[in-house]
Parts: sequence; C-alpha cells; structure tokens
Amino acid sequence: MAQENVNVVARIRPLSNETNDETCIKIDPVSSVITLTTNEKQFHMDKIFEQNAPQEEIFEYIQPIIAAVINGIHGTIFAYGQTGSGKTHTMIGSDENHGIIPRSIEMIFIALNEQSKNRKDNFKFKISCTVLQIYCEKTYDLLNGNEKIEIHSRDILKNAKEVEVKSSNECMKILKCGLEKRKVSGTLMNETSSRSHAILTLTLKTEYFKENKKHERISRLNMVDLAGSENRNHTNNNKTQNFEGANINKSLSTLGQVIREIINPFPNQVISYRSSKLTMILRDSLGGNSKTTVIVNIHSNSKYATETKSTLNFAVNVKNVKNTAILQEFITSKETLTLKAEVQRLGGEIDKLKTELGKEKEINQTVVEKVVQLQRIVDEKDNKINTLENETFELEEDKNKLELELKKANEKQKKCEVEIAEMKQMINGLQNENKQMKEKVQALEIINGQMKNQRDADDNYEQFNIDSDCISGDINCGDENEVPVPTDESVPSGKESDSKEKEMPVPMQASPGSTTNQSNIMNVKNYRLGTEYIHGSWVKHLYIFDSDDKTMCYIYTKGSKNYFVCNKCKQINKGKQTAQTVSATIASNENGEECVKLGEIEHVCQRQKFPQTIIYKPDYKLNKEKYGNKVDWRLHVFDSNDKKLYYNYKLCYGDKTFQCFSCKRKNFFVIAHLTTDENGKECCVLSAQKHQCKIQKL
Ligand SMILES: Nc1ncnc2c1ncn2[C@@H]1O[C@H](COP(=O)(O)OP(=O)(O)OP(=O)(O)O)[C@@H](O)[C@H]1O
Repeated sequence: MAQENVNVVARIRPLSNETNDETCIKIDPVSSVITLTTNEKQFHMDKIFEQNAPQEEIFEYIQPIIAAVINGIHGTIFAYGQTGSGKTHTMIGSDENHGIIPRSIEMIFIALNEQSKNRKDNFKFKISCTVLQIYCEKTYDLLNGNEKIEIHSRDILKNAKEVEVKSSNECMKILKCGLEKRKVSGTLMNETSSRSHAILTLTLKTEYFKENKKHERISRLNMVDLAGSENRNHTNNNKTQNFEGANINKSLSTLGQVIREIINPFPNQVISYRSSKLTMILRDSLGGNSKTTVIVNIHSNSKYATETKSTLNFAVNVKNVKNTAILQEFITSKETLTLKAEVQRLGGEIDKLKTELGKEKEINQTVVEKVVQLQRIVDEKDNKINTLENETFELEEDKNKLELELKKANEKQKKCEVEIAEMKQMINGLQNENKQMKEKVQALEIINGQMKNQRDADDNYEQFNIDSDCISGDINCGDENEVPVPTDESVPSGKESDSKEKEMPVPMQASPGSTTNQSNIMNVKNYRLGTEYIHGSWVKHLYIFDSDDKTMCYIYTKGSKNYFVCNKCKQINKGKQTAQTVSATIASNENGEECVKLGEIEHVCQRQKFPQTIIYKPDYKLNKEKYGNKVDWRLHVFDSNDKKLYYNYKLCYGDKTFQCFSCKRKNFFVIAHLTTDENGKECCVLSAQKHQCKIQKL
C-alpha cells in the first residue's frame, strides 16, 4: 500500500470584464508552474487548466479517481478557491455544460452497468447518495428536508439520509433537488455565490463471486464544492453576507491549518480534524484512506492577486499531503456466507419474536391493567364489606344491649308476676283465713248455742258408769257402731277440729293428768267437744287441754252413754279393767257453769297431739298424675300461708283414702280422707297420727 500525494489541479477561470483585466499570474503548462507576477513566486501544480479549458478536459483528468472508486477505493474531489473563481462551475456546471459531478455519476453508472452486464462472476452493485451542506459551522441534510444533523466522528454519514439511486438521471434529480435547498445568495463577486460547503457522497457497493468466495467492495466518492473565501475589500456585502463570509473564511482557514498539521506535524501531533465540520468530513480525504484531487480555482485578475496567492499557497500545501488509498474489499467464504445467511435468518426470526413479544407485552400490559382495575374494584368491595361488617358489628352490639335490657325487663316482669302471684296467693290466703275466721266464728256461735243447750240439758245431771265393753274395744276394729256419728247438733264443724293449737281453748283450772282422787272439774275453756273422722265415720270426741303449752292433753271418745272414755288408755289398757274409770263427762259445776268432770281413776296415758286436721279447699289439691305407664291419684296438701306443698299423699284403701307417700312405710296411719264434714262441706281429713315426714316443695 503505497502512499501518494494529493493531486492538485489549478483551473484558471476566464478573466472577467472588469476594467482592470490584467492577470496576476504567469502559467507554464508544461512544467505546471504558476508564477505570481507580483513577487515572481512559483507554485508547482500537478496540472494546470487554462482559461479556455473545457469541462471534458477537466473530467478526463480526474477520471482515474472515478475509476478507482468504481474499483473499490475511496476518492475525493474538491474545489477550492475564492468566491466567483469557478468552483461550482467546475464541480457541477450547468445543464448544458456538465461539471465533474454529473459526469462522474454518469461514468460510474455506465461502468458498473457494463460490468454487471458483461462479467460472469455474478457481479452486482448498489449506489446510494447523501448530500450535506455546512453552513456557519452547522451541518444540514439536504436530502432530508435540510434538517440539521450531527456529524458522527467515526462514521461520518451515520446520521445522514442515504438514498439509493438506480440510475445517473435519478441520482442527478435527487442531487438537484437537494442542491436547490443549498444556501446561495447574490454578492458583488458572484450572482449565485455559494454561502455553504456542499458535500455529495456516492457510496458504491459492488459484489462478485470468485472461487466460491464473495467479494464485496464498498467505496465512497466525496465531491465537494466549497464556499469561496472572501476579501471584504472586494465584496461590499451586507451584514448577513459578511457574517456568512467570516464563517466561510474561518472554516477554510481551519482546513488550511489541518493541512499544515498533516504535512508538518509536531512530534505526537494530533491532527485537529475535529476543529471544524469540514475537516471532520474530509478526514479520510486528507492524510487518510482516499485518492484525493483538489482543484484550486483561480480568479487571475490582478485585482485578486492576494486571494490568488492565498489559493496557490493552499494548493502547494495540500499537494504535500500524503494519502494511503486501500482497496475496500471484503472476501467472505461460502460457509461464512451460509452462517451469515443463518444469522440473518435468525435475526429475522428474532425480530419476528420481538414483534410477537411486543404484542404479548401489550396483551400482558392490558391484562395487568385489567388485573389492577379488578384489584381496585375488589379493594373497593373489601372496603364496603369492612364498613358493612363494622356496621353489622355495631348493630349486633346494639342488639345484644337491647336483648340484655329485654332480658332484664323480662326478668323484672317475671319477678313482678311472681310478686303479683304471691300477692294474689297472699290475698287468697288472707281471704281464706278471713273465710275460716268467719266459719270459726259461726262454729263458735254454734258451739256456744250447743253449750247453752247442753247446760240446759245437764241441769238434771246424772252420774254415769263407764261401759266396760266399750273401753276394751279397739278404735280401729269394732266399736264404730257404738261410736255415735256426729250430727249437726252434737259435732262442731270440721273447721273447729282444724283449729291450730294456739287457737285452742286455754285450760283455766285443773291440769290434765292430775293424780287426785277427787273428780277433776274443768272449766269450759279447758276442754272442747269435737269430732274425729275414723275409718269413714265421724266419731264424737272430747278434748282436754294442757294449760301451759296449749297442746292437747287427753282425748276421750264418746262412750255408749253420756260419757267419754280415754281413747289412749283404751288402747294401752286393752284387756285390762283399769281403764274403765278413765272417763270424762260434760256437766255443770255447782255454779251452774259448763265443765268437764274427769273420772276418779288416775289418768296415766301419754299426752297426745291434736289428733287430726280438717282442711278445706283450696288448701289441698287432688291431681291425676302419670308415673311411667301408671296413672295415679295424688293428694297434695298445702300450707295455708304460702301455698307450698305440705304433704304428698297417694291413693290407697279405696277411692277416698290416701296414704302419705313419704312416710307410708314408717307409719301406717298417716293417712288422709276426702270426705264431707258434718255440714256436708267437702273437706280433707288428715291422719290422727303424728306426721313426721319432711315437708316437700311442690
Ligand atoms: N472556466 C469557466 N468558463 C466559463 N465561465 C466560468 C468559468 N469559471 C467560472 N465561470 C463563470 O463565473 C461565474 C462564477 O462562477 P462560480 O459560481 O462557479 O464561482 P464559485 O467559485 O462557485 O463562486 P462562489 O464561491 O461564490 O460560489 C459563473 O457565472 C460561471 O459561469
């Protein structure tokens, strides 16, 4: 890879029709030397095209570069010179007189099409173009709506729009279209002065197969029409044009500086390509991988001698720049190609999958959004449920409170009902007591009447003898015929018998059980005449009471005549004649008062409790109760005060005799009878025996 210098061509434009039309240079076309007449300084060129040199001649000279590009080597052609010196004329020309660019394009298409047609190595080519302009140090893409772009330091055209072109005409159309947007304005020096640097780049991609290997060549041809340097003394520009001119000069000055650095580098010099956009773009063209031809356009009027000198200095400098143009060919084996194709196919599949993944992502996104939406709804429902639960909880608390209050109220009501029931019972009890008291009063009145009658009857009192047969008899077995059944006249009411001990008449004089031989005469309050229900009949009795504790002392049963026999003694002394004198008689004393006269025989039998109790409804209750499969009659006797169950009797001995359920085994005689008293009133007569079993609750 040999280095070669940048090829520098000078093109002298025809003199303008200005007053001073003398030239400031002398040309030696053979030695390609230009001499400045002002100082006789010589400038060596590679080629000099004089004023009348036609466009074809210029193009013919630069053709080798175009050919190199066609063959895979980068090439650059750019025109440098003062404003109005013929740069655009040289590079682009006119429709009638094409410059280098259209001719190069035409040549490239002709050559490649010909190769494509004639070669047998499967030759193919592809051409694309970009058109940029640098205006006031900013880069614009003329094929993309003159959009401003940034130059990429490594891949210059990375951000530029690259348009594939199939023919030279198409390419020229696109080129023209782009260049129409180029910044151009009329100046004193040039009616159509370019105010920007225009860079057209053609990228050629060719390929062919040789020995089963693919040969790919990628080369670029940069064709640059620079904006012209300006001398203010000659331009008479407006403010904008002056500003543009200053920028152009600065840019060209940087180009000159970079060239000087390339040809005269300091040790470890870093070439300042990055100092301007133009030098960045021309980096490969100056000191890099490119064949480069610089056309310096010279306006040779002596008036522009300074500009010409500057241009010639630039030409001399750039001529010293060395480039190393390398063939841009890439050879690929068949296997690599297969692999590349596979990679490409896989890349396609990856793209496809990416697209599908994108869709799936979209779907997932939608699902996620829906899930989020549903979650939001669930959260809202949860909140509502929580609120309702709280309300339910509060309502339940209220309900519990109310139930508690209701329960208390019910209990209070029950208590009140119980109290009312108790009050009613109490009232009933009191009413019963009242009734009983009334009955008692009535009975006492009857007794009083009877006593009065008795007193009258006993006025002719006669002494009696006790019937021994009667005494020896058993009350349970045989004397019932002899015992007179109580009558209305002789028997006090059952209620009287039911009287409690505290209500019993209190003895006034002699104590029962006295051992004196004298007959004991007792006042009326110490005895009472009554009846006792024995074995289905009422037996007349005489009760004699203790004076101290008011309990009954002795009980006498009506004898056969007008006297009474001690019922107890009769049993104790069964079969003995000693009991015959234990008798009592109702009589009158010497004062005419009713009294009881006891027999003279010592009375030794034990004292007895009041023998029986007569109870009226509702102090007892007859119930039909079921015990297992049996139906049984029960008699419940109640306390007269609180109506609690007193004793529980079970039916036995016929349909009207009941035996205590609790003490029936202990005491055979604890029985009750349902009967009528001597007044025909329904009543219950409790056993004469002492009832010792426990009082039961109902
Ligand atoms: N060799 C030439 N033969 C005939 N006419 C020429 C030649 N060179 C330049 N001209 C004419 O001179 C005028 C200015 O030329 P041109 O626009 O190419 O200059 P320029 O260097 O591009 O100027 P600027 O830098 O201001 O754009 C044009 O009218 C052009 O036709």
